[in-house]
Amino acid sequence: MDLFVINRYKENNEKDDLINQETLHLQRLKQKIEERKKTHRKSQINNDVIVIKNDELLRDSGLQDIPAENKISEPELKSAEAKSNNEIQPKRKKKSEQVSTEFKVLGTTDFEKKSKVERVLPYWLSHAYSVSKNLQTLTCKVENQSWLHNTLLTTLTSEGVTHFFPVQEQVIPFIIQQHQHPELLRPHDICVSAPTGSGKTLSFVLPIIQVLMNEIGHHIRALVVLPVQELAIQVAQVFKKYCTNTGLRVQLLSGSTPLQKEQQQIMRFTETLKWICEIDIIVCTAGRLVEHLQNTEGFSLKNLKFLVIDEADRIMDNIQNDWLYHMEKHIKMENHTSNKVPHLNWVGLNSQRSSVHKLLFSATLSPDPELLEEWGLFQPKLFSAIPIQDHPDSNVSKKYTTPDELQEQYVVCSAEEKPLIFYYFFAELKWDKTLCFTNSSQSAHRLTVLLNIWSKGNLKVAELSAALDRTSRELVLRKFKQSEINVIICTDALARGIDIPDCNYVISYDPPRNIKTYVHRVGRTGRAGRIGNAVTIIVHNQVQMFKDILQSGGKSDIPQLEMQNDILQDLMPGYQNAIRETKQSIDNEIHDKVKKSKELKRMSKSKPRKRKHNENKSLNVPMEQ
Ligand SMILES: Nc1ncnc2c1ncn2[C@@H]1O[C@H](COP(=O)(O)OP(=O)(O)OP(=O)(O)O)[C@@H](O)[C@H]1O
Repeated sequence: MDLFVINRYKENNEKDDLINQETLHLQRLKQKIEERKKTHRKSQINNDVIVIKNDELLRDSGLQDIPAENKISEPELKSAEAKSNNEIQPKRKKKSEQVSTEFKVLGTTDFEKKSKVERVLPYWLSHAYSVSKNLQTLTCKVENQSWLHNTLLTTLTSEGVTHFFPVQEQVIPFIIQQHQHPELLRPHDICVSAPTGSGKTLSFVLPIIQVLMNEIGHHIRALVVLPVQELAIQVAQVFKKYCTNTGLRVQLLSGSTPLQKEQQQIMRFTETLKWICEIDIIVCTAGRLVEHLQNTEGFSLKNLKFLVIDEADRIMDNIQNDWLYHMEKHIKMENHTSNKVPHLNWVGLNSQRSSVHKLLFSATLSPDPELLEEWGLFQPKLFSAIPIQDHPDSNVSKKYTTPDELQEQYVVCSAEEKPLIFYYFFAELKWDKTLCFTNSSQSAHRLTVLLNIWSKGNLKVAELSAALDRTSRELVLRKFKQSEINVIICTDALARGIDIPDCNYVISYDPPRNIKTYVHRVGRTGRAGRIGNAVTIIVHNQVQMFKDILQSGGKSDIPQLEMQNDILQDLMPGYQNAIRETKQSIDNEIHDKVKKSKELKRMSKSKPRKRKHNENKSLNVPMEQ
């Protein structure tokens, strides 16, 4: 009985305890809900709802451990939750709004592993027409090309061109063929990436002449844009040579002549036709082109058929790189004003479209889709000497190639040994016809003076830099071609495109700053299938930098030229004398310059400037007609 009583008492007692416990938990639960509501109100910035799950609450409150029959009933909990939710409800957002705020539940593990994105080139870049680099076994005889116009064949033969180089063999017929299609079929634009000295110039000169010589008109029909004056002069000369007996007229617009004179050379005013252009092919620098677009009355590119951009990668880096924008704007504006009411017929559509055939050339043209995008090419085709398919994983945009005939080396020394090694090439190894690159005009000048003094006039050394005017630069190049000068010391102004036949050696006295400069520098020798040698002189702490530069272009290591110390020691006394004299000579030059400028200043102060009789009138003189 005792036991029964005790049991009953215990049971009641336990039940009471449980009920108390339940109430306590319910209170805690409500308190928790209240607390959460408060914190929620505080963090109303995002108006997000804190949804508290029953199970979570139960777990939190410890009610899960209570036997099932003693748990708080589900409806009771629901009503408590509903009560709390009712107050929160107005702030609840629609599902779509919740998504837009991108509510992120912290602590969840729904992170997905991002799949690796493969570099995929557009089809035309990954499937280039392969161009051979082999200039030793030429198979494409010029006289066997039935498509070639007789006039061009005659000029080629007189120039001693018997075989086409690989790039010419592929590109020339392709361009000509594109212009044999019916008018409405727009030709494929092309990009050509072939080594230095592989004959890219004739690859666009010949097809342009052949296509244009069949048409007659007073319009600019081909525009060739180059980055620097020297290159423009060189390309204009090639055009002029091959335009012999074709009736086509070529004009160079490069800033080498005053703008007004150039305007008179290209435009003519007639009563009936107003402004007409006397020229078919314009070869120009980007900067001068913009000047003509903005200042030359009647200068029109409406009938442009070919747009050639040589050294295309360089021209986009150019300071005048918005020339393309100006040119396209000009063409668009002209089309717009001349066709105010476009007709919806064959002729109307044909006159509306801009079908300028774009041809891009360079030895370092990166197959980089983003860069090439800027040219707005139409269904382009790539001709490349770089085997792109062989390197699907590699960063092909950084790969450049040099001619097979070019032997590249580098020599490592201390800064003091640099001039000794440099002199050693001429004095001991008897190198002739050498181009030497430095990184500044001052350094080019100092080296020229040093070498002339040191060799006591036996070596004919000349400098070629931006410090010289155009006539002096042309004279130096002419003398070098005629072997009256053995060594030209220059800056990178001459690194690109300049074709100096018979240049046997290239020395980089200062290492190049990047891979493109390297490729173009060394490419001044080993041209057109001839053997060439290039040496880069680097001091000890530049070795890694130089290797990195080579690697960035996908070039394998080049051999190192070992120098014997005793040979350099023998040259030391001569060098020490020469450097003293050089210093003296440069000091004298500076002294003379300062004296001259002082005299000029004094003269300008003492003499009041005479005003020309017709000076005022000469301002804003209309162009001679
Ligand atoms: N088919 C050919 N046969 C013989 N010589 C040629 C032929 N084609 C071009 N040449 C000569 O090869 C030299 C190099 O040609 P070109 O200047 O066109 O090279 P390039 O590829 O434009 O070089 P770069 O990239 O340095 O500008 C020139 O002297 C040119 O006269």
